[in-house]
Amino acid sequence: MSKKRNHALKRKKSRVPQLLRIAAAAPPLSNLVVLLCLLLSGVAEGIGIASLIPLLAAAGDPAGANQSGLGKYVMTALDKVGLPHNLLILLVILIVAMIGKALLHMAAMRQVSHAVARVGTNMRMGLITALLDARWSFFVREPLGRFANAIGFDAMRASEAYSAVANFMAHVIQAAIYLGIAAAFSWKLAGFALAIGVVMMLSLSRFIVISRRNARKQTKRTTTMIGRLADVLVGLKPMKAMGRQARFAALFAKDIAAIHLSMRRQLSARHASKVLQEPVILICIGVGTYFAATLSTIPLAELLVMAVLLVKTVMVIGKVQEDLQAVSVAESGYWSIYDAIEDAKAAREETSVGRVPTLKKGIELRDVSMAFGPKRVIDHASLTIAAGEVTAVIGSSGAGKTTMVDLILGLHQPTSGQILIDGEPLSAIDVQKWRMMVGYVPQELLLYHDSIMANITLGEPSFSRADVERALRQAGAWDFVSALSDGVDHIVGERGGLLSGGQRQRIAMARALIHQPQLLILDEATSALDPKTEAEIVRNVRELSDQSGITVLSISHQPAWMTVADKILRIQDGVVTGETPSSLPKVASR
Ligand SMILES: Nc1ncnc2c1ncn2[C@@H]1O[C@H](COP(=O)(O)OP(=O)(O)OP(=O)(O)O)[C@@H](O)[C@H]1O
Repeated sequence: MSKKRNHALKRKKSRVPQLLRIAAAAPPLSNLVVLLCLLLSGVAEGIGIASLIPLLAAAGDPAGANQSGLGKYVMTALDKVGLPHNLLILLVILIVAMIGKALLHMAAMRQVSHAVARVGTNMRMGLITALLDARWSFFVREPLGRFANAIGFDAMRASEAYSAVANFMAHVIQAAIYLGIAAAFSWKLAGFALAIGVVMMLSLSRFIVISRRNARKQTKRTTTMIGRLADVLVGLKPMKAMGRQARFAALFAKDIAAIHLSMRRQLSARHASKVLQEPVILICIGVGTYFAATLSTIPLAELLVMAVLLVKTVMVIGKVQEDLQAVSVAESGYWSIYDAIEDAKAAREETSVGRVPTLKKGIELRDVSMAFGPKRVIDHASLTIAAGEVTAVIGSSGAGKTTMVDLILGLHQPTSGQILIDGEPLSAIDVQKWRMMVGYVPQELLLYHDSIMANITLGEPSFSRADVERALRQAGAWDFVSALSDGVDHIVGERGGLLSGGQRQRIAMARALIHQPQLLILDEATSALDPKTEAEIVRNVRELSDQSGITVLSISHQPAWMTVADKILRIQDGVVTGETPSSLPKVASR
């Protein structure tokens, strides 16, 4: 069963605590303060309304002021604190309670605003941290658009979902307090208000289901579309060059039409629920008032108070229903980013444990096999890469060269066998520290839309401009960079698009050299260079190895590398064999 289906099923089984789980996205203390403020503001409002009832009753029927249940409570309370029974005192209590309620409500909503912003921020940070700590194999499987969408759109909707849940909590508390006041006035009134609320919520619950279903569809479709868009834009050049971009326009049109439909249905359900709420409430109140007025002998002033209480109570229950509707729209965004974080956390790799590595003797693969599913890529390979030497790796396309490098870096785990660094199993050393000793130029290199300087230092402030110049010289890039009007501050464009392929390779090489690594791994790192520039870089790297003892592992078919290598590893059908450079034709001299 797929992971996403699993998440959905688990959630389906536990629908009730879902609101609580969304509420738990904010820190517990913040939720506690919000609840406390809301409770106090509810109590203040209760006191205000309680004082309003005898006030209204006294205005309409001075004799009946003390007759209703609640009126009696108020009068008893006034007696207890030694206050006289008069209209002015009741008015003062009403004003103080209402101002207190407003202030407490504002304090609660201020906390809610902070918490709403914090939910989005925490989820964004949580996702970024989980992603950066995840195993490499996780990224190979997952469409990256999922995370781009989660960090932008879904995080925003997660905040909205929390906000809707906070409003839901506020209105539930308010509704409970109104019902309590109504019950103190007359239990029949409270029962009637509750009945109207239940009728309304049941009759409109279908719209919540429609909203939730369409919001989920919209989230899913948006994620697919953003993933597709990222892929298309990255590889747009060949598509445009071949005039084949129109097919993608049709695919996007389909995604956009599906999103449009989901949005339309969500909005219609939301509006229908809102619009139908009013007639349902008014019809119920009308019917109730008709029977109360015709069948009972309740005095008009009391009837007026009951009507005010009833309308207020039912209106708040209506707001609870609206909040549930809002949660149903926003929660798919919340769950989408929540699942992305959980999936990335499940793929977490423990890197900073184990012994501190050294690279004085070399790297050894001892009877290592590696398979992707049923496909075996490395087959019982045993080999050594001596420290301080230049080792070239050759083999046909798809033979497993990059996989072997990934194993050495701990990016993949071998199916069987051991990888040893200076005799220590890779599984027992601190992989993070091991990787920090490595300079790596991948086959599919990527420059960021930033300056040459930033692309080389990757934002690490401890590197000086002199360090950058040294790395650029070693990578054979200093001549062209120093000739640029803005030198190392030159912006390289999207994915380095303002530079040539060979220039990009040299910037990537400088990035790998700036931290003076002990192991330099080059995966077809000079494939885009002309023979002269390539020969210059190969010579630089060889000199670097001779002078500083750096170990070099270069995957390359270029003769320039093979002729400077101390050792050549050939991979064929998963089998690795070692060769000496002298067994290969010499093209360039060392
Ligand atoms: N993450 C993966 N999941 C499944 N199969 C994979 C994965 N990575 C690589 N492979 C497969 O493993 C085989 C070896 O791939 P690898 O990238 O190591 O080859 P290579 O020798 O570096 O090829 P090239 O010279 O073309 O870059 C290929 O058949 C490839 O399809």
